[in-house]
Amino acid sequence: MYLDNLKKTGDFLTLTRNNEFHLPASSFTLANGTLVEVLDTGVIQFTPSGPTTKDVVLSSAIHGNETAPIEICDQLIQSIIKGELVLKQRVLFIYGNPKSINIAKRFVEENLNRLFNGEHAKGNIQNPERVRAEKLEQYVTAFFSDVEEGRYRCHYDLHTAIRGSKNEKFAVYPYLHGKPWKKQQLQFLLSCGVNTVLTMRAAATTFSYFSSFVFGADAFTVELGQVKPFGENDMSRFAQTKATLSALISQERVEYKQFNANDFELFQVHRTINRTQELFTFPFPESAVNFTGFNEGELLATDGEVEYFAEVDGEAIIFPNANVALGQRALLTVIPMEVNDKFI
Ligand SMILES: O=C(O)CCC(=O)N[C@@H](CCC(=O)O)C(=O)O
Ligand SMILES: [Zn+2]
Repeated sequence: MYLDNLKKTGDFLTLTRNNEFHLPASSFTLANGTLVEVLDTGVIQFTPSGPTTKDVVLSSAIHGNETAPIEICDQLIQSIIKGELVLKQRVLFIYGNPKSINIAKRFVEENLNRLFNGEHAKGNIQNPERVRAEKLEQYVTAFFSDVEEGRYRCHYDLHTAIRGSKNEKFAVYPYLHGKPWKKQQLQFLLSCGVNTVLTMRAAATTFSYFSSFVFGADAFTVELGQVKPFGENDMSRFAQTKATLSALISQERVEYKQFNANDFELFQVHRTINRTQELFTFPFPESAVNFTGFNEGELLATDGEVEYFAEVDGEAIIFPNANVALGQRALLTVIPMEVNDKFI
């Protein structure tokens, strides 16, 4: 049975990588009273013995080649199992796509982060990512629902970006359907070393949107830097993030710095450009980084016969990817945004 080794090493990542699609559920209790429940491969839940007020989901490897967040979560999980980090809050850790970690690719057959909010069930398509998206929705649903109503919920879905970025770390605030954005969440992100936030203007099929929309969780996609293979991440660049996540789960209450709008660079999505044709190109090189701004009238992308030009000065590119599946987002553009009365 795998538990003996897990109890000794805390190495849930290797266990996950050795079981790409399934791991029988099992559980044990740490000397400090925390209940450890392995729910599946890549899915491990921790419940402290004492009272808790927060239900925290920390996911990584929704894209398998985004290794820095995987290493952060690996370190946190090992510290918890070894009894070095004592929890005060319920936590669910998720390694999203174990097989894609092993093949060091963004996904195996289909982008997992386009399959949430029920998208996995649409069409007559079967593949490992669709199966996994459905299961991950079920684990998150159970995690948030198996406790009394009214508790605090959050979900940080940790990623790294394919391209370099002018603003190395940034977060995507899913569309809130008119609900206010939270300054306290910006303070949390700032404490993680993330001072740049993009606000989305439409529903999505991402994991963070699912938790935000369905469970009212404070949920974000958090981009922590650029994709690198295991062993090539400078973990000192993630020290603030790791320390802030540790505090979130190991303290009853965390105080963040007082809100100051000048600490942040906020952007709102200006538009989403989807790839609809085989021939889809960008006029800029692979080396063009996220947040590169364009002047009004400059070419941003060509989709078959259709050319997209910048509509306003400073329209900046995010996540340009000409290789996405047809119908999917190939580019987001953003423009600066001020803190206003929609922030509470
Ligand atoms: O760098 C890229 O092109 C993609 C990095 C990444 O995986 N980003 C997420 C953002 C999800 C969101 O919009 O909240 C994704 O594309 O899935
Ligand atoms: Zn990603």
